[in-house]
Amino acid sequence: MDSFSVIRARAIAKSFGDVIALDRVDLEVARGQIHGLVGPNGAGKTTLLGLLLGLAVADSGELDVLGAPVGRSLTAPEGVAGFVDGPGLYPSLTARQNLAALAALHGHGKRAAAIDDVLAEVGLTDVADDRARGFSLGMRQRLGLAAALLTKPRLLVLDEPSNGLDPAGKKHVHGVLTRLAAEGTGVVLSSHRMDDLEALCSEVTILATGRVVFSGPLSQLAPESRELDYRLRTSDPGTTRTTAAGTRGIRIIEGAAPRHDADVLVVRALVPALDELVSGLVRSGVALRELAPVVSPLEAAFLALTEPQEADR
Ligand SMILES: Nc1ncnc2c1ncn2[C@@H]1O[C@H](COP(=O)(O)OP(=O)(O)OP(=O)(O)O)[C@@H](O)[C@H]1O
Repeated sequence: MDSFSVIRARAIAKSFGDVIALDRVDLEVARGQIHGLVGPNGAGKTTLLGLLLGLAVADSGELDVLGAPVGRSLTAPEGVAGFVDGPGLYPSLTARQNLAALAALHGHGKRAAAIDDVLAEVGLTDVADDRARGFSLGMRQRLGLAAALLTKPRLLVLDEPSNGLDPAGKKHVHGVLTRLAAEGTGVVLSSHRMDDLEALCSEVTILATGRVVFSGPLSQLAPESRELDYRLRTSDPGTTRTTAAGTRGIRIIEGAAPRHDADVLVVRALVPALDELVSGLVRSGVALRELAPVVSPLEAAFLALTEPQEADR
């Protein structure tokens, strides 16, 4: 195992009765990497994260976490923290009491200052003495993250940590994850939010019906390698349409532009054809006011790689 890997999974399989949740899944996550898991509902993300946390064991395959093989006992490997299906909290205790209780439960007798620090880091200082019962989903997610931080994990595993977060909460959580990664902690998180994954992750694994359909750096999903749909707004929609129709490699996608916005044209193209179109527009004296992908490269790859598999079901 690469000494910089915090997770090395080879051919991991897991079934629930007739349902194959994971089908020979490989996953490699380096120290200091934030790795995103993405896939349609039921793709196997939570199942995989659960194996990393010791909540279940694989039927077959090899799984090394933090350099040691994961055995068949249902315990989180030392140095691993996180949660799936929301953090386990005591509703009748305050945020601060929850952290003290969880720290004691895990054998981490913690100073009050450490608890104050993690509460501040996730932005819950103001509600530290409120009962968790009244917490929103986003506040519970942040408290769960604070609990994980107390254990100073070398691998953090989070199932949809952005669920329910408002913009301030998201900023706190992104800040915490970025800091941990910079200090060498490996982070694996699942999300349905492509913008979050693009903001945070250097690598992603796309799962569809239990299989890995892509794993690698986000840069490999860059528009250079696949056609994307682009919104194009210019000073002269008529000339733009004619120029686009006459540019090789450009396909106009009819009906894709917002109905209320007649100035927008949606075209499908690879980057070189798009460059050609823009040069042609400039030569014709047409001003470019907006040019952006309709969906991000990650979302486009997600749709392209997972939709056929979904249809096969
Ligand atoms: N405890 C279980 N018992 C039976 N089937 C299960 C169990 N856990 C997961 N499954 C099934 O395994 C498959 C993968 O589920 P999983 O929860 O891992 O997907 P997911 O990618 O996390 O989905 P979502 O995005 O909806 O959270 C699904 O078909 C699910 O119904």
